[in-house]
Amino acid sequence: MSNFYNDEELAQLGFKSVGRNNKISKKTSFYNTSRIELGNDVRIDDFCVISACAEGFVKIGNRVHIAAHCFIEAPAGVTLEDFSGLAARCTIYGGSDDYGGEYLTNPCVPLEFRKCTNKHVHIKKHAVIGTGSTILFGVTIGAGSAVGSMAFVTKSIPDSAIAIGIPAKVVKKRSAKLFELEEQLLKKQ
Ligand SMILES: CC(=O)SCCNC(=O)CCNC(=O)[C@H](O)C(C)(C)COP(=O)(O)OP(=O)(O)OC[C@H]1O[C@@H](n2cnc3c(N)ncnc32)[C@H](O)[C@@H]1OP(=O)(O)O
Repeated sequence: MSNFYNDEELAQLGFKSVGRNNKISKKTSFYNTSRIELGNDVRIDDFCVISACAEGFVKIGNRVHIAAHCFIEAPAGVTLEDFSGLAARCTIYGGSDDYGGEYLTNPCVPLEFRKCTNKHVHIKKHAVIGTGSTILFGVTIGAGSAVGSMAFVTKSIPDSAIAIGIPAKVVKKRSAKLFELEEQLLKKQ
């Protein structure tokens, strides 16, 4: 028996929209599928949690790979554009409590005692996030950029850059050849 849903099973999960030729692990947990969109040729591996919590949404484009053990929390939306990818154990926190001590934290206390900030996270085309990285609310990872493994990304990263570290900083440019390769691939389809 396959670990991936077939088209019929995927259709029954109630996604807002779902494309074709996807490989979605049955061991991934989705919350609020009516606000989750999946493109074509998407692969999502085992033990991911993808949550369109609060009023949020998750929009996953074409040829996006989300490796094992990733967590996406999207109270204000998370967009993963075409050809983007999360390596294993990446986390996207589209929202967070205030950790300063002026408020209570965590979902087990009423909202009036918390100060939550929720902002859209945007992973643009061809951006790739290295294993074990965390991306915070409000961050955009520019088109064609890479984030090195184990980074903590608190601010947006421009297009075609490589960023590493805690907090993540741009260290060099990333080649834009991958945009040419995309054109070649799309011509072949
Ligand atoms: C679908 C899949 O691919 S699954 C596999 C997932 N793959 C990953 O997560 C790998 C992500 N890649 C990385 O993190 C890489 O190290 C990159 C892209 C950030 C940099 O790669 P390169 O350009 O080859 O850099 P290089 O290895 O020469 O390192 C340059 C310097 O940055 C340091 N460095 C490299 N990566 C990191 C990192 N993630 N965090 C902190 N420092 C780093 C190196 O130690 C080196 O430091 P030095 O100059 O003081 O010696």
